[in-house]
Amino acid sequence: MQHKVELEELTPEAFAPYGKVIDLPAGAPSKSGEGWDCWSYIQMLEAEVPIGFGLVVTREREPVVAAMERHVSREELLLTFDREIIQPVACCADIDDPDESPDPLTTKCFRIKPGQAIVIGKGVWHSPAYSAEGEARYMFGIEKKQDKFGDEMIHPWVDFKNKDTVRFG
Ligand SMILES: NC(=O)N[C@@H](O)C(=O)O
Repeated sequence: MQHKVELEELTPEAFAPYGKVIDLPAGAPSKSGEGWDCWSYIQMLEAEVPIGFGLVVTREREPVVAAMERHVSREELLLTFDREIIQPVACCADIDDPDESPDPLTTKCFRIKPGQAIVIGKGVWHSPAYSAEGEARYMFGIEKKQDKFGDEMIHPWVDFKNKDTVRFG
């Protein structure tokens, strides 16, 4: 079965079941200088070992998600460099269940604009991000350590329950 979901604007409230949002705060900066304002700390990433960074080039393709991965022991920072991307995510039902599959009924697809970032929560299912248009380059950062259920494997993808798919847009 194919499920259809609308694209979601990235807000802390809408993204809360999946993680944290990094965006320019509405409040006053914590420090400023000639021509610059700084807000810190606006968000936190849990880490016990060094963070590894990855880059993904993602191209326009059919907006259909069939499988996702998750990292049950690590949060993941993710931000786009140049273009808007779309990040599909699904809730983690049981972080201790090695046989869990992503649930299409909890899947949402968020628009992430240049200047925004997300911290994907531990265990939260996610696919590679899609580009909103053309080709986009995005970066992720995650602790460089083995995960509890071996998501360092070359093929960490787990199909949705019943081999369902999710179409967004
Ligand atoms: N987010 C993404 O595209 N990839 C990472 O989650 C990864 O672990 O490769």
